[in-house]
Amino acid sequence: GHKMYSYEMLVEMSDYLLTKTKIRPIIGIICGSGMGSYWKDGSLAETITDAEKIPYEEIPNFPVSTVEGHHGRLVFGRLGDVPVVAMQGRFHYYEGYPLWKCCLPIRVMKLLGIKTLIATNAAGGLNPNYKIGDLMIVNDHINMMGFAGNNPLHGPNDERFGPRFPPMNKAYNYEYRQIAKKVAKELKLDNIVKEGVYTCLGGPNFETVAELRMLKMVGVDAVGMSTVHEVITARHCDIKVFGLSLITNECITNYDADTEANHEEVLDVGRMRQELLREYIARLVSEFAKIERTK
Ligand SMILES: Nc1nc2ncn(CCNC(CO)CO)c2c(=O)[nH]1
Repeated sequence: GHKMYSYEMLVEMSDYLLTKTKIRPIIGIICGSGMGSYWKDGSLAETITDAEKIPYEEIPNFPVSTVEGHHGRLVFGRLGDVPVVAMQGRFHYYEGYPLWKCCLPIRVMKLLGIKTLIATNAAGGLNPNYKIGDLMIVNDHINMMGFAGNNPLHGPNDERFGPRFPPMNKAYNYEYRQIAKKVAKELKLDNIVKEGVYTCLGGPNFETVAELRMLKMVGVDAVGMSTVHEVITARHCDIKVFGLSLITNECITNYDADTEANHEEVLDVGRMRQELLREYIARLVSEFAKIERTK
């Protein structure tokens, strides 16, 4: 595939977008399954007002989504009075994109001026206390793909984005997580809102029982195929991060389970929770923008 894009190529994309919309977003939202990446009507991305939708294929050199149901477009507009940009459809490593290409939209959103990234995803619940339909506030991640050296920052570093060796011990903003728990209580969601550790596997296959047992032993609460590399890229260029997983199935950790993980149930749970997610995320956008304005 194409060698890594230069800073100038990313500026070309953000400049193109700045001519196509008058919105100057301060918060970027990555919509996972259930957030409008699949079901469009009624999803969060569809509740953005003054919406200007720009399909990925219209943006010079931007990647295009290939996952069944992921409609690829950037949605610029407002949530409440907050200018935002939402990614309807994200890029996954299993589609064949290198991680730097999956994360390219994060750098473009940085160049558009976002200060905060809300990354949502669907994930398998590994923590036995999690139920299908729960939301997990991500308080940390384990970069399983990075353990093998597969990292979006692999290769030459461009200091214009960030440092060669970025720290990751404060990747998931503490203040945002406190706000998210407060809002969960206010919305009477605290019985389904959890907090835990997320990990990303390359996919596209779901995990084996032995793999899930290993991940459970090392402290993983939810398993997915995204988000970790996007968060690393966001932290590298000093974007504040909030991560949220929708638990769409219970990880199968024994051999006599009569079910198998499947994509359909992921989409179905996403559909079931999109109204709640829409309300919750809209509140978080408003609260996060409020505290950032005080800085
Ligand atoms: N056990 C398990 N359950 C899950 N539910 C959603 N995802 C996130 C991956 N989603 C894929 C396939 O649905 C589409 O991006 C996962 C996962 O990776 N593992």
